[in-house]
This record gives sequence, structure tokens and C-alpha cells, in this order.
Amino acid sequence: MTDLEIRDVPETALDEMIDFSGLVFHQRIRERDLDRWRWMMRRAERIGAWSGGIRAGQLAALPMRLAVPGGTVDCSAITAVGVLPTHRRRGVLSAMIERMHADAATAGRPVAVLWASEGAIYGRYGFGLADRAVELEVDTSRPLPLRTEPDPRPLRLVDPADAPAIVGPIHEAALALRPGGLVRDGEWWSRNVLPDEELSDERLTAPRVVVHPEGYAIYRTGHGIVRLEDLVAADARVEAALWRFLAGIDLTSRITAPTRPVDDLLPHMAADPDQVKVTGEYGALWLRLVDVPAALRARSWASGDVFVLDVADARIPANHGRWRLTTGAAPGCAPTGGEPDLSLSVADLGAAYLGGARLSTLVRIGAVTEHTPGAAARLDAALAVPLAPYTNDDF
Ligand SMILES: CC(=O)SCCNC(=O)CCNC(=O)[C@H](O)C(C)(C)COP(=O)(O)OP(=O)(O)OC[C@H]1O[C@@H](n2cnc3c(N)ncnc32)[C@H](O)[C@@H]1OP(=O)(O)O
Repeated sequence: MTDLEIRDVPETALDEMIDFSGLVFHQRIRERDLDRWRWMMRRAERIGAWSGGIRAGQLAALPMRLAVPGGTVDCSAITAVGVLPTHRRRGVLSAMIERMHADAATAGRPVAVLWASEGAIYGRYGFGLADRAVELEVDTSRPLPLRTEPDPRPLRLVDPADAPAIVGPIHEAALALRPGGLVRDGEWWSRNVLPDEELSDERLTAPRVVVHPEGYAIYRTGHGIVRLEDLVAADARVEAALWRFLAGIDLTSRITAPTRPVDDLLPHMAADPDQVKVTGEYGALWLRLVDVPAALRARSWASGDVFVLDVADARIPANHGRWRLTTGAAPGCAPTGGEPDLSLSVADLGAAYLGGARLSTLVRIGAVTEHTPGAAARLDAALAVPLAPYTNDDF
């Protein structure tokens, strides 16, 4: 589109962005939802696309921190992306993504992440699917015997207003063990994780928070179900204690858990596997390495090794080329002229970055080329994480 102009959206135009989101996502934004929308748009970097005086598109980037193996990395969490139905397929999104990449690089954020409305959109922009999630349904119309002895320490219900201070440190400790989550500040907890209203289901109560010294669960109840929103536990016995509590809540006969890690323990813990059903599995976080060497230096590695990676990146020229990656205790990543062990796209490297996708599988399907036999398996070993990456942050 020749007359396309990409500009920042000022804070005075938050409501225009919200209306625009309602239009492109086919949602009626209600008065009571506005507060949360405004909060999220206010804290975002807001990119708008104009064509002939018309706002043709928008994209919001929230500066956040993402848990990666061994630490956290600054990231742009992308949301509220849309293009007017009258202006689609003319490159508006492409222009906004280009601007987002430049903003993230300038701000020193090596990674961008998002939840995609459709899996077909973001691969072309260098995003790879970095983690998946499962949906669980638990039949609690009868007791739920577990193979794991629940930790006996007492549970207590806490006021959601007090919850961030109590469960925040538990969540943060869990991020060190499992990559893929976002670091949550007080506002993220109160407005995004624990809002009083549930926007998608009016029949559900306000959030309930049950706390153990080394774990917590956040859930809502209504029409005979317990809907689990977040559950974090330091070990399997704490996890068993929380599930046993949830399964025993009076006047309910089912737990639905829409977003759990792919390696969730409950299907293994249940003495009767028929009581716990995995009712869905889906792509969760898409991840884009905006700065390949900075991102690769920011994570820890499960084994020490050296690789030459030939990375293809058609959108960010600084990433494109050969990198000498040193994994292990003193990670390094620097340009090299050496012969590559592996050739891969930046999207596939992004998919493997948190330990989610396996490069050996991507070699088998022909997406990644292995020049040195065994290199993909060695890099998989270095990328490996003890717990599967998992994202349970709504943005
Ligand atoms: C993080 C988030 O917010 S996810 C939410 C994304 N937004 C939505 O789903 C809302 C409804 N959809 C829209 O607003 C728009 O269709 C968008 C934002 C998905 C795409 O915007 P457009 O301006 O049409 O994209 P643009 O013209 O830049 O497309 C670039 C390329 O992506 C392709 N593409 C864009 N959207 C899609 C799609 N939904 N499915 C498949 N391909 C797509 C185009 O065909 C084009 O391909 P080409 O380069 O080979 O020609």
C-alpha cells in the first residue's frame, strides 16, 4: 500500500484502539471490560497504521520479561493486532511487524512473543511455536484417588486482594524451574490474573485463591464446575494436595482446566486414568528471536558443546547468517565464517529456544538441514529442559 504511514498511537487514543479491537475480533466490548482494556493498552507500546487519514491497523507491544531456562529475558508481548476488513492483505500487518521489530531491537528486547488468533499468520514473520498447552477435564462426581501422597501441610483460602504478595514469590520460584511464563508484577496479578469479573463466562464467581506453603491454585466456581485458572506447586506432593482440595469442593462435580502444561502430572497421578481426560491440545506461545545472539546468550544450557548455525531470517538482516554457538556454563554466540552444522530458519530456532520443539524432529520433516550428522540431537540435548515450557498469561 503506497500511502501507508506507521505512527505511534498516543495515550489519548486508547479508546479508539479498544473499539478497533472490538471490530476486528468481532467482540462487543462492555463498559465493565473497559478498565482492563485501558490498563493493558496504556502499558503497551502502541503502533498504528494509517492510510489516507483512516486508521487501517494497530498492534500493541507490552514490555515484559519471559522466563527462559536459567533466568529471564526482556520481551515484547504482542497483542491487539488487527487490520480493518477493508484494508486486509495489502501489507498493513507486515509494515506494523517491521516497526515492532525495530522498536524491540532499539529497546534491547531480544525476544517477541504472542498468542496467535490463527496459526497460519506469524510463521512468515519469523515466529515459531515455542510451547503448547493441554486442556484437562476431571470427573469429581466421585472421590479422586491419587497415586501420589498429598503433602499434609494445611491449605488456606486468601483474599484475592492479598494474593499477589503471597503467591507472587511462589510463581516466581516456579518460573526458574519451567520456562515460558511471564514475570508478573502487582498490576499484572490484580488486573490480569485475578480480575473480579470473568469476561468470558458471567456464571462464574470471582477468583478464589487457595494457598499452600509451596504452591497455590486460582479457580472460579459456578454451575457445578470448578474452573482452574492457575496452579503452581513446588513438587508432586504439593500438587496432589491442591488437586485433592479442588476435587473435593462441595456442590461441584467437574474440574475444567483450560490451560495446563503438556507434561501435567495429574493424568499420571490419578489412580483411575478415566477420571482425568485430556480434552484438547493446542499451540500456545509463539516466539520470535529479535536478536539471535543476545537471546541465545540469555538462556542456560543442559550440556556444553559448540555449533555453527546457519540462520535464515528474511525480516531481520542482523540475524541472518552463520553463528558460532557455545553452550554450557559460559554461553557465547558470535558471527563466524565456519562451515555450518545446521541450517535453519529463525522461526524454527525460536520454536526450539525454550526446549519445546525438537530440532531432530524438524530435521526429519525436512525443515532443518543437518550438515554434521548428529548435530541436531546434540543441540536438542543442550536445549533440553526438565519441565516442558508452559505459558499461562493472557495478553
Ligand atoms: C497477537 C494477536 O493479536 S493475534 C490477532 C491477529 N488479528 C486477527 O486475527 C484479527 C482479524 N484479522 C486481521 O485483522 C488481519 O487479517 C491480520 C492482522 C491477521 C492480517 O493483516 P493483513 O494486513 O491482511 O496482513 P498482510 O497484508 O500484511 O499479510 C501479509 C501476509 O500474511 C498473509 N496472511 C495474513 N493474514 C493471514 C491469515 N489470517 N491466514 C493466512 N495468511 C495470512 C497474507 O496473505 C500475506 O501473505 P503474502 O505476503 O504471501 O501475500
